[in-house]
This record gives sequence, C-alpha cells and structure tokens, in this order.
Amino acid sequence: MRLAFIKCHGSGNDFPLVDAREIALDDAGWARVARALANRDGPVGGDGLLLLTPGGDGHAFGMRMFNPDGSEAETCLNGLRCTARLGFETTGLNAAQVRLKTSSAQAAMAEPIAPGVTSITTRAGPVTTDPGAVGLVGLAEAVIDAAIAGLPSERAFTALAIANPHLVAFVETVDEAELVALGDWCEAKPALIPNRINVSFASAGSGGLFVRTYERGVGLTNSCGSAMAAATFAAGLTGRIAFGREIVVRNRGGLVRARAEAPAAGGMVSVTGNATFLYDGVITVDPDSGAIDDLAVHSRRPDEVAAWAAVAGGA
Ligand SMILES: N[C@@H](CCC[C@H](N)C(=O)O)C(=O)O
Repeated sequence: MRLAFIKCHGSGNDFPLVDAREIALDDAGWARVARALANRDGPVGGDGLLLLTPGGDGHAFGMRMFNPDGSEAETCLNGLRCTARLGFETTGLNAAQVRLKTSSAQAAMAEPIAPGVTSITTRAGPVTTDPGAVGLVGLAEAVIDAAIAGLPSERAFTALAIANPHLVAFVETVDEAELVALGDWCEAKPALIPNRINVSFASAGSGGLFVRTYERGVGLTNSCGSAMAAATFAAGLTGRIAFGREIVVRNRGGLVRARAEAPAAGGMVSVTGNATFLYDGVITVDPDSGAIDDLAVHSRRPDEVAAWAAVAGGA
C-alpha cells in the first residue's frame, strides 16, 4: 500500500502520523507498519506510530499509538497534541474530545507557547495510583515515594497510570546509565511488571521539573508527554509542587507547561505544548512483511522547524 503520513513531533518526541480513518488494516498489520516506519535505521524513524482514527460516542476523532516494537500503548500525550492538530485541520474544529485506546482526553488549540509554534492543550486522566492499573503484580497498596520490593533500585518511586503506566523517582541529578539499566530491566517483562512500564527520573526546581524518561517499547526518548504529566501529578502527591499550579516541565527536546489537579479535584492533568509538523511524506509499505520502499518527501515546513528550534535551544 502507498501510505501518506506527516512526520511530526511534540517536545522532540517524534512520530510518523497517519490519517487512518479510512484505512482497513488489522492490529498486527499496524504493528508491522509501526516497526518499519519508526525504525531509526530506516528512512523515516520515530518514537512510535500515531494513527488518527474515527471518533464516535461523543468523540470527534480518535488516536492510536504503536511503539517502535509494535506494542500498542494506552495513550501518548506528546502524540495526542500532534494527532489532535491533524484532527482539527481535517474537521475544522478547534477543540474536541478524543477517543484513546482505553480512555478519552480533551484537546484544544492553545495560544502559541512561542512565536510560530502551533500549540495545543490536552487534559487527560484521572490519574490513578491503583497498583492493578499500574500493572504492579502482588502489591496491594499504592506506591507513593517509596521503595518497591523486587525492583533493582533502592530509590523511592511513585507508581501511577494516566492511562499508561509510569514509575517516577525524584532525583537530585539524572543518571542516564542508571535510568537505562532500570528501564532495560522493566523491558524484560519481569514477574513484578509483566506488562512493562515507562520509567522516569525527575528533578524538581523552583521553576518546575526536568524529566528524563525511558519509554516502554522505545528506550530513552527526548521527552514523553504522559511521563511529564505523571511526574507533575507525582510532584503534587509528594508535596514537591502544589496541585493546581501550572509549572514548566523541561525535557531533552524542549518544554511543556503542565498543571495537575489534586485527586479530590478530579485528578486530571493538563499539558500545553507544541504540535510541530516537519514534513509530509508518502511511502510504500507491505503490511504483511513490513517492507518499506520509495519514500517521497514533500511539503517540508522549515518555518515550524525554526520556530521550535528557538524554544528547544533555550530550554
Ligand atoms: N511518548 C508518549 C508515550 C508513548 C507510549 C509509551 N511508550 C508506553 O508504552 O506507554 C507520550 O508522549 O506520552
């Protein structure tokens, strides 16, 4: 099949994005397409594959997200901004309820976070610390700023889901080698976390947070939107940053603004950030084998790239 896509990024978390509303392909086929298109050694590359999907049941449209290993995630909040932008461009809306794999989220066009940067606010949740929802096996109690027996780390973690699962540890300094070792351990589907989990180290400062994430199904990425949302909520739960306060969350790819509501106020998290389109492409994909060929790139968007570079350079 000839597949049209947009190469996009949210905070440096980059993806091929496909308008899949009229494409009939089963889940195994999309998983093969994700592995092929997101392959960093291939002609496109990315931190996963985003699909704009049909809405229904009060949703204007939907989003599905496949990691580069072909697994499907419950959500992807950097990707949601990009998918919502395409949804808005194709429907003429500027705000919508978006159907996700296991939940739904709000998305709305926002004031640009910097000149020339198309920006979107998403509101997702409620966040839960239920160990079952997080996928921690054998734990009855929520893990909030506590060591986890059986995890090869003595750090204090907060375990939460939004709807995808996250472990967040607050650290003085982010040690990437330590993060990668722990992320790799989680990727091996240990009995404690058989569904695997996204792992983040976050440092809190006066202006907000810096978050570095080892993503499930990916590895280290420039940023992870759901991890930034989870870290903001965890900072509220642990008293590091007041619930209800909008903060800046920095990452390797740039920054977003985030605000977590207290559990009693609903437990939702709002994130405002960029939805940058880099170029449009068309590629031939064999969904049975995952073979790809004949990439044609058109409609490069140098103005958007430059506008984001000014933000990321100063982050
Ligand atoms: N990068 C995403 C999260 C993508 C899914 C994640 N790897 C998972 O498997 O849960 C984001 O911006 O939220």
